[in-house]
Amino acid sequence: MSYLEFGAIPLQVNPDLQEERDQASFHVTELTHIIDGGAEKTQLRKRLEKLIYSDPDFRRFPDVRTFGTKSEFYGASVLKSIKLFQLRKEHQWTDEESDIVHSLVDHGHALGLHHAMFIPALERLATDEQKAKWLTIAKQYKILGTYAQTELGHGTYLQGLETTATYDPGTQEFILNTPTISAMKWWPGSLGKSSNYAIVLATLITRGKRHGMHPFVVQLRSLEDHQPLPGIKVGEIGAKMGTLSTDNGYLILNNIRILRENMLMKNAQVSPDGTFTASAPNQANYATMVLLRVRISEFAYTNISKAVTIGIRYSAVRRQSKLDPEEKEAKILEYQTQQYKLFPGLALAYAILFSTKLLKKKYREAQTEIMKGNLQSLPELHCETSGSKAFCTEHMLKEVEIIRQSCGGHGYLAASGIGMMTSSSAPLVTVEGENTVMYLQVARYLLKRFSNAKSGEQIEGCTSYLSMNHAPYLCPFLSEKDCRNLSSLCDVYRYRAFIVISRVVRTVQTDIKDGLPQHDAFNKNLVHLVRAARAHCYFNVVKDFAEAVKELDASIQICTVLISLCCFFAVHGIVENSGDFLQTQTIGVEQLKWLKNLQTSLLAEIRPNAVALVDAFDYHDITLTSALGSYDGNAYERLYQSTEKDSMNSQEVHSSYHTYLKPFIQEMNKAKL
Ligand SMILES: Cc1cc2nc3c(=O)[nH]c(=O)nc-3n(C[C@H](O)[C@H](O)[C@H](O)COP(=O)(O)OP(=O)(O)OC[C@H]3O[C@@H](n4cnc5c(N)ncnc54)[C@H](O)[C@@H]3O)c2cc1C
Repeated sequence: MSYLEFGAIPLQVNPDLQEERDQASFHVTELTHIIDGGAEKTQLRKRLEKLIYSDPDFRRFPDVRTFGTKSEFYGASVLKSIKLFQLRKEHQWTDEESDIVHSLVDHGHALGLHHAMFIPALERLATDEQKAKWLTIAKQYKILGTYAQTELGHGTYLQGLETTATYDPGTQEFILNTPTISAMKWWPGSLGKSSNYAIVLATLITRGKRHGMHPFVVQLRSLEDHQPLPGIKVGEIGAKMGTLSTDNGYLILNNIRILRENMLMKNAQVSPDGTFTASAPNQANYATMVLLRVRISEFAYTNISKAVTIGIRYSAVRRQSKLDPEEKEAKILEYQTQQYKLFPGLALAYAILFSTKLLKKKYREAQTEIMKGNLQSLPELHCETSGSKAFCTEHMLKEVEIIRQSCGGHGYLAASGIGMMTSSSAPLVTVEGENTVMYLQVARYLLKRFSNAKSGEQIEGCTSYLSMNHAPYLCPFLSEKDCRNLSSLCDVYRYRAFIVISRVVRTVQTDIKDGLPQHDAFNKNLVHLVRAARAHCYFNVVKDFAEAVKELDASIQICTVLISLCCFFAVHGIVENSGDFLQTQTIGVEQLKWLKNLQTSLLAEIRPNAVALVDAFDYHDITLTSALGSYDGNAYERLYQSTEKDSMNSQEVHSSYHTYLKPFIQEMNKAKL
């Protein structure tokens, strides 16, 4: 074969990958339907996929991301956002259809915050009158907005935000101001170059009194020529590790005036004379952040499922070294250590999938009540979404990086798609609530519920186990076989969480009794509090996964493989955190030995279905954007072909040769030896 033919991509699937597909014990399509939520949802997704990818621009975007400059990628992202807006309008997409399309083409799009934050915030924080004014034009894309909360000086501590909105009853206007450098808005997506409006979060001051943080609609740029309006300085914050499609921005407001009606007044109002009234607790303003945390848990699923699709397909076609000296080189997927790198991510993807499906259902139910003004469910929802966001993104990021390493050197190439997955996954542990802070909020809720339970209250919801009358604990694993029982595995996780939480409660209480102020007692135990929150979240995800699998209305073959995967997820979690399980005496040394044996047996059990399990995620090759993980498994040809797209190869001799290398080489050749 001549070198000119190397780049030709074979028409057939790589036989090594086909072999994997032929040995699957279940029908992939059946599992895809379960993942999508039914056969009709799969059809809908496929229909939308066909529509989107029939457009050459949508087929081209992934390459611009991989090989273009930041500016080219941003430009393409703006075009992509506009095309999505136009298609939505033309096809009258429902929110669900729109969400599906966004998840398909989620290589970032510049105006993402308009949909992700600006519109949802108007829906949740505006009065009916304000919705008629702002929401209607926002949905028609007559204005393009973002959500500006974080400041240079404060992201986590919202009470620390320094931007002020001072009411002037004389003109019935608010004066918005950035009083210090640390008060400038810093980070909001779509702020730097794209948006002409923003919902700005600022401390409300009226009649000389501060009333906490409230949302204000502020026009940033002219609708004629996109120039910033007088008194507004706005720009891009600079190069980042990833997420290049989004223009994260800064914003300085120099005593700009906006109408009184521009304060979003669903939950709190300022009357023309400056009187402040609150019709709902200030937490109601956080409703949009709760929604985003659910979405971020879903992104965690998308990222880990894409990463593991790449990792497993590539491991089925990559051959390296010999297992049997008499045979040909082995697929790297044959190595137990490779399975140990990939299958935790595979199991995690399914765990997050089922857990977030349940979370979304709870969110929708709670949201209906919240919209009616009933905020009773908000603390529980806050705990569940914060915990889910922290758990899913923390574990996803860890596994994505392990999967990247599992692809060896090629995993480091942009064309592999996996390196970019790491950099786009990284901010998810920080945005919408930094994970440690999220875990600490869960811990605070746990402490409160623990003390409610102690005082005899019957606890409902995700912490109900805290009020269970725990009979003396007996480890349910009496033999290695028992370790496969999903109910027993859940019991072990539940009891571990209960013990870790009760111990940290006792320690905090003792410290307070010994004279430490409450905040010091807390700070002294922060690490243990995070550990308690993690144990609680782990239990919940294991429980959600196990319950979803048990209730599944599916063929015996699908149930069998998902039970193995769920069992592996739970067993792997115990082995990885064995110190905690041993210390809480939820398992003993003998049980740990059985669990470790079971863990490796499960690797072998999952192995024949590994490719089918990732095929079931059913990612289109353009969505996946990976030379290593494409459906046909022709990884080497696709890698070689990708070199053509690199601008360095657009000229045979680079201009730097003429500028630097040529004179240098000539100089060297002239020099006497
Ligand atoms: C890619 C990206 C996109 C973003 N998009 C937006 C956007 O669209 N709109 C927007 O408003 N913001 C946005 N942000 C900002 C983001 O919301 C904040 O970065 C995030 O809330 C964390 O806040 P911080 O950066 O102030 O971190 P910090 O709070 O400074 O955290 C730094 C460290 O301090 C620790 N820490 C802080 N407080 C506590 C505490 N109470 N107890 C214990 N430890 C603590 C944290 O655990 C962390 O380790 C974005 C950020 C990124 C990276």
